[in-house]
Amino acid sequence: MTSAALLPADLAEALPALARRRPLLVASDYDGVLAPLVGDPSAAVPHPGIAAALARLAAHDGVVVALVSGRGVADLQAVSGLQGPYRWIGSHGAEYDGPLTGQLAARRDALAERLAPLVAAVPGARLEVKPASVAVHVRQVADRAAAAALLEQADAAADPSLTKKPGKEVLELAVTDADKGSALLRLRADVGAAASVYLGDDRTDEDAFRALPAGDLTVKVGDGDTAARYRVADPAAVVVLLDTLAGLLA
Ligand SMILES: O=P(O)(O)OC[C@H]1O[C@H](O[C@H]2O[C@H](CO)[C@@H](O)[C@H](O)[C@H]2O)[C@H](O)[C@@H](O)[C@@H]1O
Repeated sequence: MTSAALLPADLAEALPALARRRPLLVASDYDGVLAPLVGDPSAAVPHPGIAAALARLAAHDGVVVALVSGRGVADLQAVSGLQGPYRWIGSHGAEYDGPLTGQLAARRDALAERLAPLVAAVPGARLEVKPASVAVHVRQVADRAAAAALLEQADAAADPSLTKKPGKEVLELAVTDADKGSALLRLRADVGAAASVYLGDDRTDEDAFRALPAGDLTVKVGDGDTAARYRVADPAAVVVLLDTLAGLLA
């Protein structure tokens, strides 16, 4: 069986035409797509084969590889260990041209101070302070009712100036209104892409799926409602997809 045969038939059929387009933008979310979801956000490493597949893609003329994450760029680079000639877009698009200026930090820190006692009261909950947001994680909260209640409390603590970004076992409150849809459109224009691919697994990725033009290849990883055109099961299938595309570029 060829690796392409491991992909859903509709997706395998769409790849050859996409592979002929240049410039081609290949963009992906990180957690849940390139790396399996795990309890500790600092332990989310790429699935085997991801680093090599991204490097293969980026080695082709006219192909731009981008990592588009809710994480801050520095965190994404450190946790993933990925290295290459990639575009790095972090904080759901707020970090586009480099690190954010310090002016957002005061609002973010005040928010973190408000949320800290709520999180500390729930065993297993985690507060993640990021460049443009604060995330309340409940993946490791054993008491599921307490997890749901904490997310509701965090939601209620958000004033209207904050942007709520619910995700998998997490609620983020952001001090910017950046979203992955706007970031992908900006990136697509910067690259002058004739076509693009975007892979994502979570609610914040739906902004990108909805924003990209119909001819682009949008791929939801995992279960759940989606605006993406195609679907694969998990990060292992993402390796097959990226490798298949790299093979078609050659
Ligand atoms: O946009 P992404 O690259 O998918 O980042 C989204 C969030 O990912 C991280 O949280 C998620 O992954 C963790 C590690 O697997 C998991 O423990 C957590 O439950 C998930 O929500 C990261 O910690 C967040 O900062 C990102 O926004």
